[in-house]
Amino acid sequence: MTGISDEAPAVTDTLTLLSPAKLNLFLHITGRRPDGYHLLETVFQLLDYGDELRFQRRDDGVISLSPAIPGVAEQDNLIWRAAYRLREAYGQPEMGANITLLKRLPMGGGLGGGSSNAAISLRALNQLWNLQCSEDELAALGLNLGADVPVFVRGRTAYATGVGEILQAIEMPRQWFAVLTPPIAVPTAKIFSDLTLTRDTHPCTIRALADRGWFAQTRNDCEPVVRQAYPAVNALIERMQNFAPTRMTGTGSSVFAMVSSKAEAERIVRDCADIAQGFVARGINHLPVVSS
Ligand SMILES: C[C@@](CO)(OP(=O)(O)O)[C@H](O)COP(=O)(O)OP(=O)(O)OC[C@H]1O[C@@H](n2ccc(N)nc2=O)[C@H](O)[C@@H]1O
Ligand SMILES: Nc1ncnc2c1ncn2[C@@H]1O[C@H](COP(=O)(O)OP(=O)(O)O)[C@@H](O)[C@H]1O
Repeated sequence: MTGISDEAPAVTDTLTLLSPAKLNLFLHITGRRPDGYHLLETVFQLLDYGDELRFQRRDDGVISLSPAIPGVAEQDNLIWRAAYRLREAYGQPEMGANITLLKRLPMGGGLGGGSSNAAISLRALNQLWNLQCSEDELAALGLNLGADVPVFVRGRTAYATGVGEILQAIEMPRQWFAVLTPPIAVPTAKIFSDLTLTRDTHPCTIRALADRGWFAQTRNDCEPVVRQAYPAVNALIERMQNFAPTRMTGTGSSVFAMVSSKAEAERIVRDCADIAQGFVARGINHLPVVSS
């Protein structure tokens, strides 16, 4: 599975792309908007692991998606919604596609799989339908689908503020990660409405992240709330901390440990297999460009 910049023919009607996971390397809640949404400060770290999406152009206006995701109606699937929004805003009724999804990422685990699927669909169909939308146009369309969509549209590991939509690309060291998900889902809304959630963390600024000690100077403000409410997450963090610096991503339930080799990451995944499912991934700073 690769980007297509090197190997695609000049005119293509099929694309197979990685739809990567993200980690929130830290998550500071710095305030609230008047509408109640929380203001964040985070680094979205893109990973070299994720779902796979295959797009085949068709010219009869049909957009088909398979296989269906159990529990997600087609019209709620972010891939389908992204495709329709894009065609509605910039396309023609005869534009269509067969889209195939190989789902590897757990859903609702804070790994951004749905948002990533939406963004990769916008990027791919923009090309297959030859719409020539700018990255800004796709990111704006994506933001309407979810706060985490724009970072995947831009395809760069990024420092983010606002609700995650104000992005500044950042180059992080290409760290290895063990990423583990316990068999529970954490509803984002429940965590953001918790009365004990810290909502006034001082932003650390992008410059502080160049410091080698950035991990110790940052945190995930949602982590104490989730650990308190979900013993499975708490137990997983306690186990992983024995091996390496460990933190929850997003509002959970997934947890990552940061290590310097693939072998160390594999060992952590193995040693936690009785309480969580996991994978090994390496950080990437940018996705391959989608261009023909
Ligand atoms: C906090 C992050 C970090 O990546 O969590 P994960 O979803 O990845 O775990 C995301 O920005 C999540 O963004 P998004 O995916 O759009 O959130 P949703 O599930 O739509 O949010 C559900 C509810 O949580 C609250 N919410 C969400 C995001 C935010 N910045 N402030 C909020 O107060 C709102 O009440 C919202 O209606
Ligand atoms: N293509 C998709 N992949 C994953 N989830 C999707 C998709 N379309 C809609 N969803 C919905 O979005 C929710 C959030 O999924 P996801 O982005 O994977 O998790 P998170 O926001 O916790 O990182 C899922 O629980 C599911 O109901």
